[in-house]
Amino acid sequence: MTAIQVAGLAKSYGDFAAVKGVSFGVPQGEIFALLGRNGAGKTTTVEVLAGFQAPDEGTVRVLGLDPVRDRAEVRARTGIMLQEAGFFPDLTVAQTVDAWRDFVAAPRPRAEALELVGLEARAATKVRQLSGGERRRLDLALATLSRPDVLFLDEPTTGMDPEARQNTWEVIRGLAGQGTTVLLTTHYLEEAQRLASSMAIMDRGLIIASGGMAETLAAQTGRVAFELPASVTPEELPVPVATVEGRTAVCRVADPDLAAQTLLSWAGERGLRLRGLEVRTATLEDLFLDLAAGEKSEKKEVA
Ligand SMILES: Nc1ncnc2c1ncn2[C@@H]1O[C@H](COP(=O)(O)OP(=O)(O)OP(=O)(O)O)[C@@H](O)[C@H]1O
Repeated sequence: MTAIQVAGLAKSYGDFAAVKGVSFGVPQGEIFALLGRNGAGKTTTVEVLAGFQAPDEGTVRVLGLDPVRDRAEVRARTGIMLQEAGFFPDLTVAQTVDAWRDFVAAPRPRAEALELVGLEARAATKVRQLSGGERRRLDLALATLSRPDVLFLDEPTTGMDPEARQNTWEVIRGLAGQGTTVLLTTHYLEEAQRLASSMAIMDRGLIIASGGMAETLAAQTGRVAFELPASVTPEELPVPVATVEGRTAVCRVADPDLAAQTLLSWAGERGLRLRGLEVRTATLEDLFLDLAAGEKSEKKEVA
């Protein structure tokens, strides 16, 4: 079943078109990452999906329901974590969870909610004394209090230390494993790459790249980097060099392992060493940088 369906969504604020015709779908139990630079339209899309804003154009369905028309049912079956949480700073963590539990039918027990996000030891701490990352974790506990079928997470790990981030990824994976559909926005590309099975990249209100994570990355070129030996010019190498920064040569190739083997045999035959050799398959960051570079060269062509 498709848990989230967006077709031709457009949304403006006055004259400003924040989302200009966006379409995507997320099957039940999958994690989908909505990516893009600041102001791309990600939060606006999430807010329309959550029923906080009505679309100007297009249709949006969550669990087959219309988030505006069927607001109550969509609210009951979804959890949402926005960028800014509206906490009461003088309540403790436990009091905050208890207050929230009053609004939710069949909520998780408080202890379970806090354990899920690793905040048991902070139960008696006032919200104002929590770190930024701890607040995000409390927010995640509240968003998942109703054991929602669909979870919207707008930059869920901002401010978290690496360990808290890893733990949060585990929580999100665990929820998806139990059938929760997750739509996540993030500026951490590694987070998206590790968590999401599919993604869309937005730019100025439009989707400029989308697809399955594994397939998209497999179609991208990998990277082989090394220190160019002093006696060698890039033209002499057996693999085309994309860039040379200082003495570091970078090759962008479909098969980075094969390119590295070719380079090593070539160097071995000449008694050369390729210092600092790094070989890696494509990352989402490469895709982002390629899209940004493509945009720059398009601008140059237009200019
Ligand atoms: N209430 C509003 N009134 C006017 N403009 C708005 C409003 N909310 C958002 N915008 C504008 O719409 C555009 C898209 O904003 P949105 O918050 O959806 O982007 P985003 O991709 O979530 O960005 P970020 O990564 O910074 O969170 C931005 O240019 C923003 O300034």
